[in-house]
Amino acid sequence: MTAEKKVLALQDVRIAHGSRELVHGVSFDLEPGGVVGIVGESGSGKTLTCRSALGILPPGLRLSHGSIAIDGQDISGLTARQWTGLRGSTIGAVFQDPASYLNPSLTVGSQIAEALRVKAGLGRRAARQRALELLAEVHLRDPHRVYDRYPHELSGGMQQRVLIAAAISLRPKILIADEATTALDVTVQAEILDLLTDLRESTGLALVVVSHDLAVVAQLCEQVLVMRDGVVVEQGPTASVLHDPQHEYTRLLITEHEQYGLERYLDRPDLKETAGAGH
Ligand SMILES: Nc1ncnc2c1ncn2[C@@H]1O[C@H](COP(=O)(O)OP(=O)(O)OP(=O)(O)O)[C@@H](O)[C@H]1O
Repeated sequence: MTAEKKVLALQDVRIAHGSRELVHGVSFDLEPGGVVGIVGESGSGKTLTCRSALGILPPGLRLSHGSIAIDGQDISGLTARQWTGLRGSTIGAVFQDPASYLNPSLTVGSQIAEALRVKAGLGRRAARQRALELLAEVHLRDPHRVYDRYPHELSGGMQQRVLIAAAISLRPKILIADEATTALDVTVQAEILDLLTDLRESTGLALVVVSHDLAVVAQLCEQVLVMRDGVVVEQGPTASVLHDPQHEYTRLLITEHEQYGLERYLDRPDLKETAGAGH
């Protein structure tokens, strides 16, 4: 695969707070329509890694080493204005706790439409029409009704669908889902994961799926990185990592999650075949 074909490439990314390094070297590539998962316990560096790729590291933190390229463009030296152009149009993200990303005093449809007017320069009618299409695209039934709802009138799962609609509104090539289903109950979580898979298949969206839950990552991802204390302890095709974990911490994660149904994914025939082919 040539460099031009990669929509996201992280090469030995290190993130530091002053002289203290918090993330100790993360590398992965993502092709159009690809899915990579980052799994690990709280504080392992998953979110900082994502934030570095979104150009939103917290104040005082910096990319201290390595490189990040988004759609072939090295991010070092990007101005704030260039970042604003890139976010949304090329790379988007959704996070845990969707309600906190919505304005409580505006209807959800008007919030998507307003973003389209500002960022895509659409007129009022076109923005409304496009927002309705996006609500339908994230499988919200009766988009006209949902459009006029305020955030508190929607369930957590619906709010997250609205945020996914907003995140894909400018047709980005990459979507980062950072614990995007964590606060949702299991059924809704599965529906949102299905939606992400649908979007990936229908639009070629590439996904970075971040979760502390190995089952979430196993369901969606072709490649997985297992992180602990800012270190990638294991990385490879999901099938190999699940079936033949090399690191003790990965084995611990698998054992912990067996009770939550990870065996469903371990039993997936396609994963077995891929794992077998690798040996
Ligand atoms: N703004 C900050 N200033 C200093 N240290 C930080 C900051 N943000 C995160 N860290 C530290 O960096 C490390 C990695 O944090 P990060 O948020 O990336 O972990 P995570 O794996 O995403 O965990 P969680 O799932 O809890 O968000 C942690 O040790 C954390 O305390």
